[in-house]
Amino acid sequence: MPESKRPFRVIVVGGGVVGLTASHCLQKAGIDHVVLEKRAVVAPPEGASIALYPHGSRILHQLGCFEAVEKACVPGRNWLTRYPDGKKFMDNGYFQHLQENHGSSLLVLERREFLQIMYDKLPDKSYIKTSSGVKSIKETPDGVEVTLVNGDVETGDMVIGADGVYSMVRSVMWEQANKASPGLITVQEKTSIKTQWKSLIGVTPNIPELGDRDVTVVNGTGRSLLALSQPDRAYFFFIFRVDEPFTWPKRANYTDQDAEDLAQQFADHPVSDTLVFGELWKRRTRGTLIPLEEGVLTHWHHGRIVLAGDSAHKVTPNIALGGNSGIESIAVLCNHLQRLLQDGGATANKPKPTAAALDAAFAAYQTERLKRMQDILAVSSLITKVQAWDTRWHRFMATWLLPLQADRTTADQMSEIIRKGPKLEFVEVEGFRKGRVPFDDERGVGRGKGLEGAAAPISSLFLLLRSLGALAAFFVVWQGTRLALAANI
Ligand SMILES: Cc1cc2nc3c(=O)[nH]c(=O)nc-3n(C[C@H](O)[C@H](O)[C@H](O)COP(=O)(O)OP(=O)(O)OC[C@H]3O[C@@H](n4cnc5c(N)ncnc54)[C@H](O)[C@@H]3O)c2cc1C
Repeated sequence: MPESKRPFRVIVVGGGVVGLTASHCLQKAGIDHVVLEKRAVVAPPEGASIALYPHGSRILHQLGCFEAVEKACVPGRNWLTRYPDGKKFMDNGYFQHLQENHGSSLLVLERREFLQIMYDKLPDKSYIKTSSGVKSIKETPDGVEVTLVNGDVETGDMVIGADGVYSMVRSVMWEQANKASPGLITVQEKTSIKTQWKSLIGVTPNIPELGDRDVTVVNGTGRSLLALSQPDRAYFFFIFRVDEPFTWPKRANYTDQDAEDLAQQFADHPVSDTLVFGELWKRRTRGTLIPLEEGVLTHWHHGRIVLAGDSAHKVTPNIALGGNSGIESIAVLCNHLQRLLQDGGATANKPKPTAAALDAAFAAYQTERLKRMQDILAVSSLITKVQAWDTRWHRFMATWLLPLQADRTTADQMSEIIRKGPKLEFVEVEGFRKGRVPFDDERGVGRGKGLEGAAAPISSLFLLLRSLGALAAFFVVWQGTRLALAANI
């Protein structure tokens, strides 16, 4: 097709969580695209679980995928927190409270199964090209040329980098940005993707001690262990501080032997009062050691390239917000693209948006997302540290402040994040569950806000103040009771 007659076309690099969600959104928006995935299959047998919160689920509902995701798992029940010796010290109704707040709770399913559902539910699968690793990207005066490892060339009008935390699209973008505006992408930004943690992750057949739908979090000094059970299997994440933190472009390539050695070293680490980690590891059907990177970039776009998902914002997995955030980001980006192209710009007959209009849409997307992702990074990072008793202060928070919170407080704090989640603005949302906490857009609150707002966000200071309040109330009641007893009232 001659260049001028080609409709506006998006090239998505990466067919993971964000790439597949991108195809759903772009198909709904009627925008031509191709998703280029380097692997031979979209759902390889890798990773462990993915947990979806109601704000991610709401977008999946808009895309027609929520029902299948919900069917693939059973709702969670207990959230148990244990000391390093396996003794339980907290048990809260997190799942139940989330359910009450939002009408749906946290859904835990195998990551591979989630990716397969996202693929199976695509209205048109011909947009997805597997075995299509991208080698290079060139911006031309009126578009982009993307060259694959196999020599094929894809042309389009823009590139979405949905190629994960070690994104090659981002490297190309940085190079082009610094060429066009020397000094724009600084060393500080490039090295803001840090690795401070690593994790043994895996899947085992169900182990009765872990329940059939529960989350177990074992605290430790410099480590934490998370196990998520379902009736037929359990997923585990044994998270450790790395000896020497490092930043991009260094990348840890752990071997099977590294995983085995670490697992053996901590084989006797309790998971409950009757189970040790070695028993999980021995029964695993899959297990590996991976680095856990974290960081949020300050530049998410340049020229005709824009980033979404782990390529722009990466968080630790302790509160399961990484994938949910990627789904949010791609939904917001597609909202801006749909708005830009709605007057016929997506068709071959109308003039395409100018580079400046595209740049403005990308900038609006970044503005809408940046603060929220910085806040989510801070919360994820804090919880990772609290669960691993990273310092005495984190240990105090884990063992004194959090247990003093009311049973539903943790869920209510998470609801502060959930209610600010975006939706696709050009797709019907009717029929999604509702709970006692409406989404901000249902209350007419504007887009682009961070976690600050009417209710309290999660932070060290907030936890301290709330817990000091609880201590003060306890002291007043205790003194009152003592005085009343003394006075024989
Ligand atoms: C242990 C662990 C547990 C997690 N648990 C949760 C959870 O419970 N809930 C949650 O919300 N999030 C969770 N996350 C985070 C979540 O998995 C990620 O945030 C999410 O997968 C990011 O999606 P993405 O599409 O941006 O990147 P990825 O899923 O990494 O996908 C990138 C894709 O790009 C492809 N690719 C890379 N380079 C190229 C190239 N040059 N050409 C073509 N294709 C390329 C890759 O093959 C891959 O398929 C977890 C993460 C980890 C590590």
